Amino acid sequence: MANAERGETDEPAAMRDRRGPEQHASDSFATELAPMTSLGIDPRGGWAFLFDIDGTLLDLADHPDRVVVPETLLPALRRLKALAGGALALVTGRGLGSADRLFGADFDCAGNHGATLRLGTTLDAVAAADDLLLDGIATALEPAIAAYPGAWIERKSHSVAVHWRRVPEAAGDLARAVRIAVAGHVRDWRLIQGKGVIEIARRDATKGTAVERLLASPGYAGRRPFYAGDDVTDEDAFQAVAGLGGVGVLVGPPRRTYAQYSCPAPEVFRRWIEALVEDA
Ligand SMILES: O=P(O)(O)OC[C@H]1O[C@H](O[C@H]2O[C@H](CO)[C@@H](O)[C@H](O)[C@H]2O)[C@H](O)[C@@H](O)[C@@H]1O
Repeated sequence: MANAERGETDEPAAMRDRRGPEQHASDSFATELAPMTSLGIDPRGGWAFLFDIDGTLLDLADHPDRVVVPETLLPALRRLKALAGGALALVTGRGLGSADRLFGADFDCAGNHGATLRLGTTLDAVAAADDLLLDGIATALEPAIAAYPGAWIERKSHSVAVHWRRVPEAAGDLARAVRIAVAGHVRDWRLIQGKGVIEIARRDATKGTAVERLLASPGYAGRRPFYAGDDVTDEDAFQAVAGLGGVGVLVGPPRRTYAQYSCPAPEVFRRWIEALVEDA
C-alpha cells in the first residue's frame, strides 16, 4: 500500500507499536499469500465468520457516511449467519451505532477496534470510555484540523479519528499533531495509522482481543474462526485467528501480513460470500 494512503509509513502500526520493527524477521509475517479461491469452506462446517467492514465488506468512500451497502450483501450475510448457526460477527473500527446504521442490528458486532461488543441484544461495554481525555484531545487537535480544509475529526465513544482522506498532503502534519496531543497518555492509548485516517485508541482493546472474546462467547466457542480484513488493525485479528487455528484473508493489495490468504478487493470478497451461500 502506498505511503500516501497510510500516512508516514506502510508498516502495520499495530505491530510496530507493540513489537518494534527489528523483531519482524523472526515472526510469522507472510508475503506470499494463497489465493482465497483455493480455500474450501463449508459454511455449515463449524466456522465462525468474522468480517471487517470498511475496505473488506464495503468499498471505501471519501466519508464514512457515504459508503454503499450493495443490496445483495445483507441477504447473503443473513443467509451465511443462518448456515453458520448464528456465528457471524462484524469486527470494526466503527462505533456500534455506525455499524448498525449500515447493517441493522442483526449481527453481533465488536466496535471501536475491540473496545465495545454487542452479542445479540446484549451490550457488553468491554472497555471504559474516557470522555474527558478524548474530548480534550479532540479540542487540542482543532487548530491542526482547521489548517487543512477537508480534514475532520470523528469522535467515537472510545477513540478519536482524524480523517485526512480528502487532503492526503495533510497526513504528515496531522500525524505529528496527533502524536503531540496524545503524548503523556501513551501508556494507555495507542496511535493507529489506518487508511486515510489516524486514530487514538485504547491499548487494552484491539481487534485481536475482540476475536478472542468472541471465540470464548456462547455460539462461537469451539468454532474455527474465519476472519477477513484489510487494514492495519486487522493484523491483530489475523494474529489472534492464527493462534486459534483459524483462517485469515487479507482483502486488497498484498503486503506483509499475518493473514494466510488474499482476496484482491471488497467486490470480489462480496461475490465470494454470495457464491458460498448459493452453493450451500
Ligand atoms: O475496521 P473498519 O471497519 O475497517 O473501520 C475502520 C474505520 O472505518 C471508517 O473509516 C474508513 O472508511 C471510510 C469510509 O470508506 C473512509 O472515508 C476513511 O478514510 C477510512 O479510514 C470509520 O470512519 C473509522 O471510524 C473506522 O475506524
